[in-house]
Amino acid sequence: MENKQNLNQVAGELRIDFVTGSVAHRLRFGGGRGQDLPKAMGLRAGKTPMIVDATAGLGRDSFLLASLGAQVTLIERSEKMHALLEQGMKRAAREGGQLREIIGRMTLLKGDALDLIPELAGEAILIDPMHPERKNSALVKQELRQVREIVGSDDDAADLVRLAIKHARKRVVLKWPSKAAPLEGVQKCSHQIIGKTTRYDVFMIS
Ligand SMILES: C[S@@+](CC[C@H](N)C(=O)[O-])C[C@H]1O[C@@H](n2cnc3c(N)ncnc32)[C@H](O)[C@@H]1O
Repeated sequence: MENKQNLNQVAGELRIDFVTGSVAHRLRFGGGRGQDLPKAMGLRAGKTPMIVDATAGLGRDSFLLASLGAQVTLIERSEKMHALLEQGMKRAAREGGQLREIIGRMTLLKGDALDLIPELAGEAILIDPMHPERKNSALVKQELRQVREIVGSDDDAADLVRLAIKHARKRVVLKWPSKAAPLEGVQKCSHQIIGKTTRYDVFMIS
């Protein structure tokens, strides 16, 4: 939950940066559509679905998908995260060139995906709620810890997956830790793409 004290302590440090660092590195040297996330979302040669990222957070997943040509609508309900993301996107767009083009494919909405998903009729919906807590010292994990300080835990994640399955046109993808049990209260997925630390539970809409 948004906690004023934590916001002041943490928000000053957390900065969303698409221009330098790991996101920019992945843009230059990443594995294209063969990576687990684009594969899970249904990007392949000649096919680029319209994507709704229901849990925008740091915008990394959306940025990757937009860098591969997808139009992405991002939804973020935390005021603070939304503001940080908006600033990060503006800074990246100001760089011009490829960064401006990628950001141009990203549309950021403020609100709860539980309210917005029914209106959006997304072709492929990505859901990456805050994961169960783990101890890990890597930089990315540190940023996610900062996000947790701001947003708390996403206890309504199962509601969001169920709602997305009702409204998606083609597929819903839940990003979840590889070894974690399936999200309780959600139907069995159609298939999984399992990486070292992260897996994608894919729910195909028939
Ligand atoms: C783990 S982070 C997502 C990280 C993101 N995939 C990335 O690549 O940076 C989860 C984010 O989703 C947001 N969120 C969770 N449930 C939401 C909902 N129902 N509507 C909008 N935002 C939501 C949280 O506020 C948090 O910022």
